[in-house]
Amino acid sequence: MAITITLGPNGQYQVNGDANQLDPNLDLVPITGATKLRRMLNETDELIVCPGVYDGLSARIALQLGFSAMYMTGAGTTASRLGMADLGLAQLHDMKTNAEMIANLDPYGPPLIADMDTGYGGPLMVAKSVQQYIQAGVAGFHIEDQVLSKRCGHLAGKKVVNREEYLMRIRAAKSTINRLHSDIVLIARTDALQQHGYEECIARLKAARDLGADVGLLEGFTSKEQARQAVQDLAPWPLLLNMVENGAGPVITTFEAKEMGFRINIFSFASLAPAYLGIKAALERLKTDGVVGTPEGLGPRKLFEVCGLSESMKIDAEAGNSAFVNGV
Ligand SMILES: C[C@](O)(C(=O)O)[C@H](CC(=O)O)C(=O)O
Repeated sequence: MAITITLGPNGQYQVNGDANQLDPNLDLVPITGATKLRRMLNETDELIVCPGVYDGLSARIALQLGFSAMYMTGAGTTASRLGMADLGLAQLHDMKTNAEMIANLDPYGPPLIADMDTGYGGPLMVAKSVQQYIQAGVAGFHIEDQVLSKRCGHLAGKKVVNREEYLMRIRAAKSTINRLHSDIVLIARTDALQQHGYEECIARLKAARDLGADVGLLEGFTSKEQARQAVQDLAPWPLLLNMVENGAGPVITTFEAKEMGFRINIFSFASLAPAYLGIKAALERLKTDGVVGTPEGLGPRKLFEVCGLSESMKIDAEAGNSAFVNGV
């Protein structure tokens, strides 16, 4: 009998397409987020939509809503962990620990793409960063050509390193991936548009692609035409679109991004901006009315439920403990 092994839901293999016919003696190994993301890229033509998440709660909400992938924003990580602006202040440790926590809330759930900024140093630091992201369970990362004291890609006054230095970062990342036999998806990002123009961006991305980068990211498109052109100029190489509403470029919806031919669409500020608005409105109300005004039904239990309360109680009971037999 021919045996077909396909990827089933929850990242588990299915044999002959039917999870119920699995041989119970077969040792099933769930696949990593990296392999899952790579397969989504290589074996489908879907647009992989990744809401930007920056902490455990925002990631839990994305998981609850069933997104097929997530994006850990560096800007959001810097804002939430350091309380600082996206100006190159978050270091490898801040980024890796945040990514590791988020990627492991559901290790066989949606793959996590994480921001790796500049790689945090020279080739040795890039190698260390890539190794740590792999070990953290990150499925894909983007690495860029801004100078080390970088800034958000949607601010003015960006500076990039020369092409050779950028390619050194890509080479260091790629050889680490190869050395560790990892499926992690390498996304080459360029921020050269402001300083050097569109043609230089395409040249940098083509060179990164030729060194083995899996996906390209041209940061800060100034028009929809330019975004569409980039997809065409680099086809069939997959491109990622970073959609920052009220950022440097036009608003492009997921429907338009798909039609243009992008393969991954991250929304860096998808959680951070609403969190700011929601928290600010609530705290203003506390100041003026003496109460936060949380809507009925939104108590601790409801919020903890988003954060895996039932699952935790089940794990505890299965271990034979009775801490939650009477509920919480
Ligand atoms: C994608 C990005 O690197 C991020 O940290 O989310 C930022 C987003 C932002 O600050 O607007 C970037 O585009 O540089």
